[in-house]
Amino acid sequence: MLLKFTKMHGAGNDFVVVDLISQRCRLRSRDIRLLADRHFGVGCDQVLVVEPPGRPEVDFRYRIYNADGSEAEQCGNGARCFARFVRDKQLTSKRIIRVETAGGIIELRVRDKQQVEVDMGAPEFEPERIPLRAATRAASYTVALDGRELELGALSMGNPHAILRVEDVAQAAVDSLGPALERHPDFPQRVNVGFMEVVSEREIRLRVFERGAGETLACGTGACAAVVYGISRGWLQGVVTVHLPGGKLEIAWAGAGHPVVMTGPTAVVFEGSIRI
Ligand SMILES: N[C@H](CCC[C@H](N)C(=O)O)C(=O)O
Repeated sequence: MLLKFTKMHGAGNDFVVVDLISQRCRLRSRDIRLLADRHFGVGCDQVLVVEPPGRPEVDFRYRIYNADGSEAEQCGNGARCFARFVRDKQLTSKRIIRVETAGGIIELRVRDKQQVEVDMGAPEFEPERIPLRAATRAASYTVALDGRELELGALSMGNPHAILRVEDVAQAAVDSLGPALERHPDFPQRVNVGFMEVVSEREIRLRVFERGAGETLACGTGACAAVVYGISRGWLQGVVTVHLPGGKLEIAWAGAGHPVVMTGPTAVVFEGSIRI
């Protein structure tokens, strides 16, 4: 069949967005990998699928697939693009949109045509909720890798994140440590790996090696996880500007039990269709 899609990005984290409300189609893992393939397909970090609501308290269901075909529980940059997509396609005229994902319900607030604010829900810290193989919850964990011990933060934003503090993101060993930690046995469902440089109490630089996609130009849940870890360690406070290679995000967190609120850009690149 010929599948219509919209190519979008949020701070350079790019997506193929597919409306499966107006198009009746079942996407198999190999279709996802084709859509995401930058040579044989369209090319993206994640494929976002718009589905009808499965419960009365939400407006849509939103499924997220990494380029390797694996399904993820949450995607922050994708959530903002999702909000813009469903309004652009007249699937809703709401400016406050509630969406069910595999990681829980999130609320999208369309600020103006480009900027969207997302209530990402509260972070989870219990090891079994991340998941992380650790005896008890801790402010940071030590993970053994290639004969070294690495200190890192670990938490869930619906999806799992590990965060390492580094002196300079430009010098960070993202290409080697990223894949090694992504698949480290301490993270039974793999993990997204953030490398955070603290610029000031309200500003960080961040690079993220994403589970199932590799290093991306931005990671919304990764930005949330890094700020939560930085605030928890006393390095950051309040609303934090996160500078990523593809752009910047504003992340706010008022502490334990409170939701993380992310604000950032959205962009439509092109519309297309592909035979699958
Ligand atoms: N790779 C992530 C999903 C995409 C998250 C990221 N693109 C974001 O903006 O949050 C995972 O497997 O949990």
